[in-house]
Amino acid sequence: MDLFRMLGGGARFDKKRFKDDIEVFQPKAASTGLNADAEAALSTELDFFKNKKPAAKKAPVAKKLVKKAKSDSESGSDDDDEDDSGESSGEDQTHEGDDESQDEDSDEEDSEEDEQEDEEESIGFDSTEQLSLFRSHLKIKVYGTDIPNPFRSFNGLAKQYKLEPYLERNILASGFKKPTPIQMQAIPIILHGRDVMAMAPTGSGKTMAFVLPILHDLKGPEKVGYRAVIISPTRELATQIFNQIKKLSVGRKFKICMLTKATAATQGQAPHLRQKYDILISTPLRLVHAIQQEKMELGHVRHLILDEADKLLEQGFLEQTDEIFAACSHPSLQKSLFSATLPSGVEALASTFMRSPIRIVIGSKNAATETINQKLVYCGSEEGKLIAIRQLIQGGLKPPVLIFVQSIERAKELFHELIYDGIHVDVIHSERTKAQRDKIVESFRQGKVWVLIATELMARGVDFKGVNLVINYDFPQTVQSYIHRIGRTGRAGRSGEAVTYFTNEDQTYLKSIVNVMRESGCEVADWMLAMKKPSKNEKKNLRKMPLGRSTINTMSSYDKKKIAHKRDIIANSKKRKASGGAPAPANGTDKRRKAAAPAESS
Ligand SMILES: Nc1ncnc2c1ncn2[C@@H]1O[C@H](COP(=O)(O)OP(=O)(O)OP(=O)(O)O)[C@@H](O)[C@H]1O
Repeated sequence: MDLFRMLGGGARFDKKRFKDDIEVFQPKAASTGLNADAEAALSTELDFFKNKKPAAKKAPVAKKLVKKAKSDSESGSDDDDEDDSGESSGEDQTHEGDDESQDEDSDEEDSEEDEQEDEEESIGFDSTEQLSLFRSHLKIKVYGTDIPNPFRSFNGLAKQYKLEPYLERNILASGFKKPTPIQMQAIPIILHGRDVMAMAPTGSGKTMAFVLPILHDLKGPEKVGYRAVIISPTRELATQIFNQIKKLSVGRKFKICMLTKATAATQGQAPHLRQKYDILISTPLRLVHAIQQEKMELGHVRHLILDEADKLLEQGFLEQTDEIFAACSHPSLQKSLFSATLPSGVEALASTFMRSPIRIVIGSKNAATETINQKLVYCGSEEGKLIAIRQLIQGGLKPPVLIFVQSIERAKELFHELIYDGIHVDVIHSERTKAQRDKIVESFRQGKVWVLIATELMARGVDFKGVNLVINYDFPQTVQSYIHRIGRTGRAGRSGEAVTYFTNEDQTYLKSIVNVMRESGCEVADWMLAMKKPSKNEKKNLRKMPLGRSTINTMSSYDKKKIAHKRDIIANSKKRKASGGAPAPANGTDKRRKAAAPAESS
């Protein structure tokens, strides 16, 4: 079974099946950390997916919080931690202080419905002021010249751009009622043939923001060769995008190629015998190999999309990305970059190869999704982290839960610790086979696995819908990693929680995360805000190499020796039996044997 088809289905906890277990682990109280008013206010404010059921009339205090949340966030800096230098903006369309309309909205539930229906039908804006207010209300910031207007509803989009009817049908079938802000703004820009650099929170629907306009623009299958290429940093993400394109293109016989070893081999034939595809999805390395072996002809490509663009423009991927750009030689090649994080250095680099691009920022730049309640927990030392996680489990966990650690080794260690704690836990990392990974993810989705320990492999793009809690057991190496990791919860307008453990050693880097939390509207203690920022060098070093940490292990050396001794006795006795009763020669394996942790289950 395909791992990311399963992921696409989201993770749902099987409450019926595990109802007895739930009682043990049911949280004592809802633990978002925000008070109820604040939570209601914030989630309504950010509920652009309209998943939230209409609430009873808001208490005045909630209204105030809505205003405060808005003004806090709008007055906040647009820059990330690494972005103090400021940024050049051709044309900032954002206006502040348009809260009046929102207050009126919350008064009359019925009139809100009517307004929405009217809005669904309407195309365009009566005035630039109305347009600015619209963007400001949805926290859409745009920079550049001749920027196409956003659309307000899928209906409006269909009318204005004469959307292919099959696309309308597929949007409807997907159950998407309203476009998200990034979709509202990015789709028209791509449809107008402009280059775009788009930054929008995790789980805010960026994939459809580039898939929909490409499909519309390609119109139908043609036998000329690749016309759109989408690059993603991991095979897993590429597969997820492939599945989303398949879903959205039902009714048109587009030839879509997910570049794998097998599909690359079929492209090895003489050019005139090769299967002609319309859309190609690939990881950089695989595509570069195919280009170098002359299996790929990318001269007809009109759309080149980099998903998780900042990752693809980082050292390690940059050379490959560059080679792909060079191979896409069509003079009207249109380039689109998408990510939840685009550090200013990456943006500067990107603008050197883009043609008068339009920049979109949804919310604050390099901030986390606002529906995630973020917490920092001081644990002192590595032992303290283990104690903290055990307390969290005993205090009540609401599965599914994702735990991130910094290495494969540590993922295995933590797994060996938690497996005895009576929770359904598993571990996923790149050393596990594809079949094992498929099985684990399927179990996570079905609620058989409550807690999944993961490495950075699962940090970007993966669309688990129902994850309630993300725990950064190991402090992330970069702000970007933090934003993407915690972005596995709180997707598509849902609320979620993220807890980050830190020790004395991590404190140097704390301020970067504190800034993200503040930018995303979370409460942060004053002493944290007053902390020193890590220096450029410190950040650079951490990015290159994670902090050295002691082994995750609570077993005393006495217990370890006792278990090792027992094993030796058993092993010797087996050998004795096998050799017909003669005493087994003494062996020295006990010295070589690692701590007596059980072997990792598959
Ligand atoms: N208009 C919409 N209404 C409701 N749900 C939507 C809409 N558009 C996309 N979604 C859903 O939202 C979820 C998140 O979308 P997607 O994976 O594209 O997010 P993303 O912004 O790319 O996140 P990340 O930065 O983590 O990669 C998906 O399950 C998708 O089906």
